[in-house]
Amino acid sequence: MNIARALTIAGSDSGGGAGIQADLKTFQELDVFGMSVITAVTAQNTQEVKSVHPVPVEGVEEQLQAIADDIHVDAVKTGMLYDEERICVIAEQIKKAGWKKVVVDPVMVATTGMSLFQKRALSALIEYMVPLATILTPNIPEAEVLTDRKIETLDDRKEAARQLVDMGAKSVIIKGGHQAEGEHVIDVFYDGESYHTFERPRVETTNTHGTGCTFASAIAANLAQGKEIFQAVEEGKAFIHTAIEHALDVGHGHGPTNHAAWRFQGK
Ligand SMILES: Nc1ncnc2c1ncn2[C@@H]1O[C@H](COP(=O)(O)OP(=O)(O)OP(=O)(O)O)[C@@H](O)[C@H]1O
Ligand SMILES: Cc1ncc(COP(=O)(O)O)c(N)n1
Repeated sequence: MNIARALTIAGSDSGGGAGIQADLKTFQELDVFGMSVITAVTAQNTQEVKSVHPVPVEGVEEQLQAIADDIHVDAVKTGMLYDEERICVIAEQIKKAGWKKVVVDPVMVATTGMSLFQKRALSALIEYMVPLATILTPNIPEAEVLTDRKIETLDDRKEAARQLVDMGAKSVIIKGGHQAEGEHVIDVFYDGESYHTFERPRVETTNTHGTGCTFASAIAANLAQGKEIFQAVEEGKAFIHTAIEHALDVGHGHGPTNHAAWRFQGK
């Protein structure tokens, strides 16, 4: 049996809600064969990130090479890349292997507050990863850091999206989970030609651990299956919204989204 294949390059979340664990669960739910390259191991739960242990750069390189040597990759999703050294090795391998469909989720800070990204790696992220992005998926604070501008209004978000496309991303979605107020969450998509806003009622929940990872992975899974970027985002948005609507009371802090909710929808 043939199956679409997606690769996540990200950090491990021992709590199971974000990072590699969220990505592989999402791939599986969307009938895509999932592979992983682990950049860092975090000791993490729904309340805090206790520690971060980066995987040695050679280890990251060897994981990438092992996959490239043997397995065709239809789409890649990147998450926590941690630092400049790892970013360079990863960007190089993506180019060398000719992996063309790349979802870049520029993970910087965990929902629970700890930094997952070394600030001095910002220029490497901009120089090496942004131009590889079929789609870049920052939340509002990440888009502010990447564009070095304050984002308050919807127009600010559109301007930032345009700036990120000018910086080399083929398309961008600036996610609205962190917007200050409003009954609706609004994500702004821009592909260099036109804007589209994805608007949904805000789900009243604190169980939002891993929303960004799950959304980006759903987009990657859809791209792996051959869908065009807009359809991949539209269906990814439906997947993450359902997962948040049915988010799980696991742990004592920010619980995870429900990756399986999509499967049970309407049943
Ligand atoms: N309370 C909510 N209700 C409905 N949708 C939400 C809610 N919070 C986040 N989302 C949606 O979830 C997706 C991820 O957005 P968010 O801004 O939370 O990303 P993120 O900050 O990168 O996520 P993470 O929590 O993994 O860091 C977006 O499509 C956003 O609109
Ligand atoms: C390994 C890893 N990758 C990404 C996130 C971001 O997810 P969130 O912002 O929901 O904590 C995380 N917490 N851990």
